Amino acid sequence: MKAKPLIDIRNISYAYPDSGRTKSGKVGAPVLREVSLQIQEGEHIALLGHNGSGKSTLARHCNALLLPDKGSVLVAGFDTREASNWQSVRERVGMIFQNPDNQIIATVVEDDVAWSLALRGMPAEQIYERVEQAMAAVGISELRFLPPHRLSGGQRQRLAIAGVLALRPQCIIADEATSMLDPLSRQEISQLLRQLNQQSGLTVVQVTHLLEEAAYAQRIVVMEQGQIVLDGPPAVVFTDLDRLRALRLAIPEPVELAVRLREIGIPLSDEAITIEAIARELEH
Ligand SMILES: Nc1ncnc2c1ncn2[C@@H]1O[C@H](COP(=O)(O)OP(=O)(O)OP(=O)(O)O)[C@@H](O)[C@H]1O
Repeated sequence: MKAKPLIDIRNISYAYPDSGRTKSGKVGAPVLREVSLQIQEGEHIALLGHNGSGKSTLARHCNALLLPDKGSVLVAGFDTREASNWQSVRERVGMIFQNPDNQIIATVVEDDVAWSLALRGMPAEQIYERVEQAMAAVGISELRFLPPHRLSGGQRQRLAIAGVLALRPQCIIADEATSMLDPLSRQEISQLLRQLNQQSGLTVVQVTHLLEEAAYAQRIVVMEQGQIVLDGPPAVVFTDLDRLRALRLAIPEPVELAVRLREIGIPLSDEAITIEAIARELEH
């Protein structure tokens, strides 16, 4: 029997209160249209789609920042429509966003990781232990006494992740968390999220418009016009490149390379979608 999903999105529709109102006062087309998605504990999902497809709106439903007009979202069984469940939901699902500065509050790195715990009235000893662990997990322990504004963009995103990890969530949703970073920092943050998933079993939902980031996830979910149009493991999703192009997603260079190599007779499996995987297969 399949385990109960950590996040169970059941047939939700959503329109922003001020979106698409016509002169006659009618609300326009919903931004989410009857979306269902089950996220199992321990999964690493890449949520993809072109600009405006509804990724962020869906992500914000997963920790009750937005509530569905129709349908329901259950997080570990807690229905987000009940205000009394919001704390339980947000303890389980943490979010990081494009701009880490919007989540940084304190003037010193370690205080910033600690503040949400202090806010919950946690004993000092427990706060200390959690802050140490969270900073170590994201590799910022040596930056602990610095003011956050002295950190690079990538380091500030790590700090935002540490702040969420300190709350010990079951799931972290990274909403375009790498899009403001340079290519190297982008890779490092993606790698960190992967590591947290693989080593700590943290459920990770990575919202992105980059297929190259998604190639490393276990499951790719693609949205278009407020609906889920593709859902499967990367090796399967990448078999239909025409479909991905039609969804206005840029095909990653390693995937194009694998196509060319197959064309000249080098046998590569469908799993050869990252440079590492291609190199592994060529070695054997
Ligand atoms: N606060 C808001 N009020 C009204 N409309 C909104 C709001 N936020 C988003 N929208 C609209 O909802 C639609 C979906 O937006 P959403 O941000 O969920 O898409 P997305 O796939 O995450 O896009 P992007 O990659 O550009 O962030 C868009 O048409 C957008 O203009």
